[in-house]
Amino acid sequence: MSRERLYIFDTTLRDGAQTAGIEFSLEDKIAIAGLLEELGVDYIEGGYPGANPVDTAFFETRRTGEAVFTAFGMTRRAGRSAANDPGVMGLVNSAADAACFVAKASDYQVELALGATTAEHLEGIADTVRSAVAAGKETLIDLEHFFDGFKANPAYALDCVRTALEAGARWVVLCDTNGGTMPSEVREIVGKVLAVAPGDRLGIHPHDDTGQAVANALAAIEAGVRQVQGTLNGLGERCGNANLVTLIPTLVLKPYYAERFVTGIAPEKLEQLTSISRAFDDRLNRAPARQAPYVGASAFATKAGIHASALLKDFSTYEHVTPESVGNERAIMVSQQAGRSNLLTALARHGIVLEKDDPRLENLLATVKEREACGYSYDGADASFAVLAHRVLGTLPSFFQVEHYRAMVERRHNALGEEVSVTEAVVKIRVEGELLMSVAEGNGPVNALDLALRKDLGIYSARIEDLELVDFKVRILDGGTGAVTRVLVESRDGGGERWVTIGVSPNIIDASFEALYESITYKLLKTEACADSAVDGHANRPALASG
Ligand SMILES: CC(=O)SCCNC(=O)CCNC(=O)[C@H](O)C(C)(C)COP(=O)(O)OP(=O)(O)OC[C@H]1O[C@@H](n2cnc3c(N)ncnc32)[C@H](O)[C@@H]1OP(=O)(O)O
Ligand SMILES: CC(=O)C(=O)O
Repeated sequence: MSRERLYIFDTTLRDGAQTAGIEFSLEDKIAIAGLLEELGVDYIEGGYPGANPVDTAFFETRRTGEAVFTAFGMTRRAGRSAANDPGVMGLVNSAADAACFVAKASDYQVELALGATTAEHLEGIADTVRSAVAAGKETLIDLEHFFDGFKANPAYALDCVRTALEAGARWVVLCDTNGGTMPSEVREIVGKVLAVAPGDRLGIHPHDDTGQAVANALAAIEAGVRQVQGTLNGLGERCGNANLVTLIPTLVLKPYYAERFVTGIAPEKLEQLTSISRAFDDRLNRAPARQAPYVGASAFATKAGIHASALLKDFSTYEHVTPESVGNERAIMVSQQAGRSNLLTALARHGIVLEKDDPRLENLLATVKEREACGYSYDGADASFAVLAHRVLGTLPSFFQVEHYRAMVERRHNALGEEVSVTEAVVKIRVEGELLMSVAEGNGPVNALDLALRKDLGIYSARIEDLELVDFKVRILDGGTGAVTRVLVESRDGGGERWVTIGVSPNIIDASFEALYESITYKLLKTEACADSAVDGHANRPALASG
């Protein structure tokens, strides 16, 4: 079967910029365009030249990548010619390869929002498209409110499509602007549009207000459109746009689509999808969504013992595609839902190989389940699981013992009468029989304890020099100030490895100290020459064995 070309149009830098709480700087735009070029989308809509200084500056630079660099704007304003409309001319004279103009396909919206007649608006569409085409721009028309407009007045909505195409638009994009259209309606309405326009000149721009933007994009493709618009990680106005990070692998990997269509994105490119999606979140300074389809940390993770047992026999028992195909990783986790299969996999990840009938496995499983019942959660704290496993298996070296620690917070007036907060911590540890005491000030008790604990580890100090804390999360379990506190600490080292440790206690400082202690212990385990294979080696319980 010969495959039809599907074009991927990215609007992260335009509709994505309309997301509440998101403001792109010029540097952000340049970096995000780089990610999109790496992925291989066909069109990059960079923003609206003339609407704000960042977008104007962005369009002063011509992008050299393969994607069609597209400027967004609106059709000429009522009462002016396109040539006399600075907005239209801003796009026409920009460094963009293509110009995408928004127009309204709903007669009600034209009359109400634009204060124009439907005939004037059709003339505006035609005039604008002709000006851009004459200037050599590939021209697109985004028909706002297309589906709602079509339901109310199909003849006018179709007139807009016809007018844009006859004026020379390369693409007419059907927008589900309010995001309320159902996939069955999209399929039916696109079918009717095909009577006046060929599918290879039609696009779809769905919004996610009913959680169906991707489903609507697929419905439109199945019905006949050949351009699909969306954004990285589903950014966009209100609930967002169609998530290209979900849509692209579906189009490339799922046989129904892969047999019928070809996109500009080769299957090998998808192996970068997870890292591109996460690099984008990094730039937005937000945590990646764990449950994101294909690329989330949980997308190929399983906690359930029954699933883990089957997965280890054949991964396809619980995976719809392989994690490698989208650059993600499989994770078989340890928790209250786990069985021995989960444990064996998690242990192997830390270089510990046991037989399934090893009696120590039952003991470790029971310990994990008991501790999870008290508030620990090992599926998000794999480094603490490694420390616990070594402890229960009797293979944890006795690096250092904590004899005592104290944290003090004082709020007082200084000599100038100003209110100041002073935080200090003292940690006393024993390393190879030698007592070491460290004192540190911090911007809070946990910071002070962290600094004091790491200040002097005697013979181990050099091994933790590159250890850095990057995140600290506190969760109160069961509510109230007397409740149990769970602390998660994320650390990283010079090699770029990141790990999470956990502490649980009714006292937030104790919980934090436990998580800090485990982070250092994990780092020492990592750097312990024979720790990874020493399941049967020397073993002492650490002094701060908790729980
Ligand atoms: C569905 C979508 O996502 S469309 C994209 C929406 N994105 C944005 O609006 C972000 C960028 N926008 C902006 O920065 C500003 O709105 C600007 C610079 C474009 C315009 O700002 P202003 O001139 O102050 O106008 P304002 O934003 O208040 O109103 C929009 C104007 O455009 C007119 N307009 C809206 N759509 C169209 C259209 N398709 N064709 C012609 N005129 C239009 C409106 O009638 C209104 O005109 P009025 O000022 O005479 O009432
Ligand atoms: C054009 C656009 O972003 C919309 O109609 O949603």
